[in-house]
Amino acid sequence: MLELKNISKKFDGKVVLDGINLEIHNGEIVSMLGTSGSGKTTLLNIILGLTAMDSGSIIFEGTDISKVSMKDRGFNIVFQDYALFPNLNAYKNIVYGLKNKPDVVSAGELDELIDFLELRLHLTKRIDQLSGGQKQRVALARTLATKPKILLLDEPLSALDGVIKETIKERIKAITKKYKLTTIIVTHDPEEALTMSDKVLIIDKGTISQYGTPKQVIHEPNNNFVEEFILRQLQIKRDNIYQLFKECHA
Ligand SMILES: Nc1ncnc2c1ncn2[C@@H]1O[C@H](COP(=O)(O)OP(=O)(O)OP(=O)(O)O)[C@@H](O)[C@H]1O
Repeated sequence: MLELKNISKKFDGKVVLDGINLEIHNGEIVSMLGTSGSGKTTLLNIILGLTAMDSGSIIFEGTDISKVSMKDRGFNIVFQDYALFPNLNAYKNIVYGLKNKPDVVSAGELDELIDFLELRLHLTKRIDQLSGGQKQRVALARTLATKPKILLLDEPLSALDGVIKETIKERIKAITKKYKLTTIIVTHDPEEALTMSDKVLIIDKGTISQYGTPKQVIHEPNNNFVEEFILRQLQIKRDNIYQLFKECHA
């Protein structure tokens, strides 16, 4: 289990996170959802060990890892822009993180990962020869190959469009469930958060507005913010689609 205890962070004197308390159980997919600037990425980077918190602690499997370096925490992230190396082909990108620890994954496991993400036909391609969805899968394979204890995803679907988005969404869900991998996703899209996750953490101005299952968020919104920001957006989306269908069939 990952426990965040009373985490606070200021940037230039401005409070960005204010006393965050949270428990994430092993194998859960948790989405962090909030408006732009609410502190989602800062919290993700604090968990990763990339950003230092001002106060609070992080406990993983009962051990305080607050002062453990990013490398030794053993978590890993897929960045929003994928951060692939343009001078290496897809395969070399995937195995890049294994340079210093080649024994972490067996050849068989790596093969399975490549097939599961349907990358076999693209392994020798340069990064600029890949589509957005293929780049995303290469980035995911590169991170998963290091067998992270926790998988962190920063806006994993924001650069993808419609159909590809749905495919990648299902793939992420399937792979994290297959490997029973605790996964934390940052997103600003309520639909994405509610359809991908076991639990949704709604952050508003650096504090937790609600933490619950998608069902709880939809049926028992904690406050006006959840109702207005999250549910209203979904309603507008649904109404627009209904309206479009009505017009098409008129
Ligand atoms: N390194 C930094 N130095 C100064 N201020 C920062 C730094 N990183 C983040 N901030 C500020 O902290 C606040 C929260 O930023 P953060 O990136 O965590 O928000 P977010 O919820 O992820 O937003 P978005 O959805 O737009 O990415 C913002 O006001 C941002 O300007």
